[in-house]
Amino acid sequence: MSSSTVTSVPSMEKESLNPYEIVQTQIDHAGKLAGVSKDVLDILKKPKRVLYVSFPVKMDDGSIRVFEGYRAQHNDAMGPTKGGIRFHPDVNMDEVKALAMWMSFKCSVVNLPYGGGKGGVVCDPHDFSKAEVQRISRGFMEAIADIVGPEKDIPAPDVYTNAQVMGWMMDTFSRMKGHFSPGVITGKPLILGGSKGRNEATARGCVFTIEEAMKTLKKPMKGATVAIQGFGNAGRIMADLLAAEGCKIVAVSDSKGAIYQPEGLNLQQVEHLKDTASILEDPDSQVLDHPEDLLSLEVDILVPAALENVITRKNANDIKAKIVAEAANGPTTPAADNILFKKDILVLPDILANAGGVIVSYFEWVQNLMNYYWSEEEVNGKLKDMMVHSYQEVHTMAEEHKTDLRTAAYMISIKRITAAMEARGWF
Ligand SMILES: NC(=O)C1=CN([C@@H]2O[C@H](COP(=O)(O)OP(=O)(O)OC[C@H]3O[C@@H](n4cnc5c(N)ncnc54)[C@H](O)[C@@H]3O)[C@@H](O)[C@H]2O)C=CC1
Ligand SMILES: O=C(O)CCC(=O)C(=O)O
Repeated sequence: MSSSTVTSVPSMEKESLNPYEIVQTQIDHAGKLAGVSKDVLDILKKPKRVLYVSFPVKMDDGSIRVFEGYRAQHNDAMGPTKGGIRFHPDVNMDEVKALAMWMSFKCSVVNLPYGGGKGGVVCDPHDFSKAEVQRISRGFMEAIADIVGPEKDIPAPDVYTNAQVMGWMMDTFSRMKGHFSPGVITGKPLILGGSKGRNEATARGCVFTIEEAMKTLKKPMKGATVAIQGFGNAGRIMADLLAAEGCKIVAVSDSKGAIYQPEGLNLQQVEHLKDTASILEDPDSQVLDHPEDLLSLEVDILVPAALENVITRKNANDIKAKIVAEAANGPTTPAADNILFKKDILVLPDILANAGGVIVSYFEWVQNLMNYYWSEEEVNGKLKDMMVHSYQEVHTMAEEHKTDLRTAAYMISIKRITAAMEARGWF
């Protein structure tokens, strides 16, 4: 993966921050290297279906508010579509389309029998009571119920949704169908057919890829310094798991700001503050004046674990980490990818690095269909096997083509989806 022969994703002339355009650039670049024809790439560059919905929700004060949302299904050549549901004020159709497309390539690169889907509701759940969030969750599921189902499209948690939201959605779908249907959604509470290990799976999978990458770079995990942007399901659990491996977590951030302690954060204290007040009140660390400065700290491992487009042409040159592990979807633009590749910074691409979540979602779905449940050891063991194997396949492809890991991951996944489409007679 030396940068001497540069075959990483080409930067667009004017940097686009539209995730839909970004994923199309990624497909073109890797598809061409993989020898896939333009006609076939054109199939992959558009989602098969996007459903726009609006639905009324009664608020606690008796007023009615209309919410808007989307469910995109990209490509179902390999199996039913799969991917999370996000509740966020910035949700929009192009973002949901891109997230669905990234899901297809993610499922394919780790060899799951799924295509990609993604959904979102334009809202900030922090603005609402628990009862209102429950009604929004049920309203959205009711609105998309026709196009989802255990054999069609299986949602899961994403930004600002969680197991409880999945539980409400599963209940709504089951009531509509007249029978208990746990396989319609994953990331559910354990009592409703959730899988052991799903809550930690995205973080755990990402840590497995970091361990493999550190072996590649011949660097020890013990003592490695880490900065994490985003302190939710992915970022917070990664902090714990990496600390358990002996890494030193020196900075974390959330939507309110970033904190830094070069000697290592007191994670227990920071987590307590996250749950009760704000991480910015941590007495033992410094609040960064500009939270985005977390990205350019002198650390071994940088983990973007929040939203898209945080490493761009503007700040890529400032990144000092040796490894960027993309727990988030789409944190790095193609222009930034190019810069990081030239700087010999190893980027563990989202479609590989954060695939642990959907892998254990797949295990959850399989357990739901069998109605037979596995131990946490079994789940984590199978997750590790799949993550390590996928990392090695991607790494080998990157070495063979002297390219970056993202391009290599896309090459593998595009070839697989193309083979499935061909076998089905789509072209
Ligand atoms: N939950 C899952 O299973 C998976 C999540 N992902 C991706 O991981 C990323 C994070 O998702 P989750 O952890 O599930 O969401 P979450 O809702 O649990 O946590 C999101 C975190 O990001 C923080 N955040 C929001 N805006 C921020 C900003 N501007 N700067 C810094 N932090 C900010 C929030 O405060 C929160 O701590 C997303 O890109 C998501 O698509 C990827 C694969 C699976
Ligand atoms: O668990 C899943 O099905 C999908 C999780 C997700 O949305 C993602 O990997 O981005």
